[in-house]
Amino acid sequence: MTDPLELLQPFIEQSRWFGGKGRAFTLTGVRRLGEVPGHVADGPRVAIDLATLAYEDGGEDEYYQVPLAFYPEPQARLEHAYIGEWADGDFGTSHVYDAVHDREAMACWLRSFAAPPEGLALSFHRLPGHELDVEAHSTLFTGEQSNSSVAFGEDSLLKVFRKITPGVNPDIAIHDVLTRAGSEHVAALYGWLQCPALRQEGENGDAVLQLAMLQQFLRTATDGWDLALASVRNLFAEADLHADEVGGDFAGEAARLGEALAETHHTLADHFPVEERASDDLGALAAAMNRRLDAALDVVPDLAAHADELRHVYAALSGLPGVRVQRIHGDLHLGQTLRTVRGWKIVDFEGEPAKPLSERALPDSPWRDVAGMLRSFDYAPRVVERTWGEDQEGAIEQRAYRAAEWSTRNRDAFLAAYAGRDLTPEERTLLEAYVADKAVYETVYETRNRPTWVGIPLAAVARIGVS
Ligand SMILES: Nc1ncnc2c1ncn2[C@@H]1O[C@H](COP(=O)(O)OP(=O)(O)O)[C@@H](O)[C@H]1O
Ligand SMILES: O=P(O)(O)O[C@H]1O[C@H](CO)[C@@H](O[C@H]2O[C@H](CO)[C@@H](O)[C@H](O)[C@H]2O)[C@H](O)[C@H]1O
Repeated sequence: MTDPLELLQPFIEQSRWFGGKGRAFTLTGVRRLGEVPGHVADGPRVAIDLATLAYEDGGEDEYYQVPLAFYPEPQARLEHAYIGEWADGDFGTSHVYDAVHDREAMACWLRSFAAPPEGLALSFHRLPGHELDVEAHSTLFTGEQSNSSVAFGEDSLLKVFRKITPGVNPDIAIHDVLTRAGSEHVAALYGWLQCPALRQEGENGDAVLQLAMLQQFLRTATDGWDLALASVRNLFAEADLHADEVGGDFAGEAARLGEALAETHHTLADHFPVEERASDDLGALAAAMNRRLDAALDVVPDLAAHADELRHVYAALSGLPGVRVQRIHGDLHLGQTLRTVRGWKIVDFEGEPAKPLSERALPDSPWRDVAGMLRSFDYAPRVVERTWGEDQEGAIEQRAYRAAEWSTRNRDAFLAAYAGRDLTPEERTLLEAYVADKAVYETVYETRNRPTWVGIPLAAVARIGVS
């Protein structure tokens, strides 16, 4: 029998959703947030614990959610999700499993959403308009995710947030507003789970922990990133044809994606505050971009060769008359888009994972999202290019040429459809700065997460100011 702290430390460390990889930490506490009701005979007791992580590098403590399934006997079918055996104050000595892998445990969650119990610490909230299929079996999504997503048949999808920050979760807040507004470009929100945040005496701050979001399962969805890669491969396979001549041309989809983003921005502007920022604020924006570059230079020394050019692009912001800011997506790229038979949907409104929650909800320029998409249209062909395999020198040059052609064609189609007109010189200056800022962010992201890909954003940084 082991202490939960000792059991959960390696479990968290090894989980793919753990965002602090590479940083040494100690688990300093595990707090029971509540029991998920709906226990049935022979089924597990299901509870949600919150683990507190203290980092040795002195960074702020972080909280991670661990939904657990407690069984009196070992469960062979759940061996892959076994955490350990512990003496639990509420459930007695139990064999404990990661609940998101367990159909029996997730059925308790679903039943709780279908008929939200009252008076418990865990409160299940629902939006009207959709009756849940409580018979649907759960399946855990695999893949590189920072949260855990569980599909209930083809009816609903539960996103269990892993890293928990006290306060309103932007993904829930934005889905709530866009769903109630009837937006066609998000999966409808069905509900969410929250509980009160325990506050120390004298401590201020938001008094809620938002733990999970239940939404429409997009049955017919294909990932926008996968579609883009397929289109590039199509082009590369047809060495003699141009991007507009091959069957898998993506420009029509890129344009529809531009329209979907424009409509989403309009709906967000209608329902969240919009502010006009004066010229002075653009100086502050340039300063923030310069600070991000300073920090990036410590992580990616190769950026130094391009620092002057980048600072020049940011300095141009100070000459602009002002900027309109509003609620935006904040971390938009092709991997956050899904093509369904009913058009494009945008997912994951959590914002940039590296930013504190309080910053992510601040109004920002919609051009930041546009810049994110433009960067993604650059990434897709470069990723295919680097994985296409060994070949003759001439063919490699040909592919580099085609990669640039694909990228330009789709960026232009997306931008034209987004704006519906030519951009003003001021808008171009703003967009160029956001694109540069995003590419700098990506050099850090790739260095930390996929070092062999860092050449993609570095090459983009090197092109800045050249064209
Ligand atoms: N409503 C949905 N229906 C079907 N699949 C979805 C839905 N929302 C997201 N997905 C899929 O789940 C993946 C992860 O979702 P996302 O919200 O980006 O999670 P994370 O924050 O963990 O990265 C997406 O790339 C997408 O393929
Ligand atoms: O999806 P997340 O919110 O976790 O975003 C992070 O990871 C993304 C990679 O999955 C990263 O996106 C970068 O790589 C994409 C290709 O994999 C590319 O399409 C994007 O343009 C590029 O920025 C994102 O930056 C990061 O925040």
